[in-house]
Amino acid sequence: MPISMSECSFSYRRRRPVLRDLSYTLPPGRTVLLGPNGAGKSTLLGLCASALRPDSGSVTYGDLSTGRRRALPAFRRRVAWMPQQVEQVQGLTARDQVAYSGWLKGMPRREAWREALQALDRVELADRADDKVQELSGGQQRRVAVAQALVHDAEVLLLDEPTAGMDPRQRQVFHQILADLSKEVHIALSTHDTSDIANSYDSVVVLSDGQVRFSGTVVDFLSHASATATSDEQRATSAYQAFIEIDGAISW
Ligand SMILES: Nc1ncnc2c1ncn2[C@@H]1O[C@H](COP(=O)(O)OP(=O)(O)OP(=O)(O)O)[C@@H](O)[C@H]1O
Repeated sequence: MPISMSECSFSYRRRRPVLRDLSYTLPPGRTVLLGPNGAGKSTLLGLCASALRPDSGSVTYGDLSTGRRRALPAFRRRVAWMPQQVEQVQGLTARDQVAYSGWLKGMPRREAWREALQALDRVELADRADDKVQELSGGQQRRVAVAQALVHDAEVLLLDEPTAGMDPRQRQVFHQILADLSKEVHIALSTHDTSDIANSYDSVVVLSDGQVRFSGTVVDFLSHASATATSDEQRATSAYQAFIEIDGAISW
């Protein structure tokens, strides 16, 4: 995935910097971003999505830089972002909602309406297109949000804790959808859930205190697990612990 951060620093309202001089390129395929609360995962995704502007340094996708105002519309068409909190307009159907997102991204109204159904189909919600978003389950609403991000045919999809609050069945459905989507788009997502790592991603990034502590393939990541960890979930938790030291406890 050619989204690169070069010597990026960022702080919220002149507070202590969350990221300091971070140079990092997101890997291609499906990447999971792990880290304790406050590690900077949402901030990193927000910068990669051009929703936040670095105080110094640059974020680029190919030859498009988020620092150049004129490049932003093209950047945002290629790089889609689903924030942690998705604001949905009360009373709209799922299709209205997705079409509205397409229109906000500059799609002509008719095209947005047509593509909205396609995007809902990609997240397996075409049959709920005419239902009000508020009538869908939490997990289904998150899938509508993914369809909103996808409607303009992005090349990269950045998802901030998309599986938060989903039950195991919903998570399984969601991971299958991501597996299908990843044939066409690069995906980076943040989560606190390590249970599906072995089978659901290609690469792992561990962030702590604004620093990348690990970046590599899932196989490489799991090789850092202790020998006593046997199940995939235990191995992922153990490997994660190897990179995060918080008085011996995992903060998530
Ligand atoms: N809007 C904001 N204003 C001020 N500080 C913020 C804001 N958003 C995040 N922060 C601070 O920036 C730091 C990194 O937060 P961020 O949300 O990027 O972490 P995270 O790894 O995504 O955490 P979580 O897993 O809890 O979602 C934290 O110290 C947080 O308090």
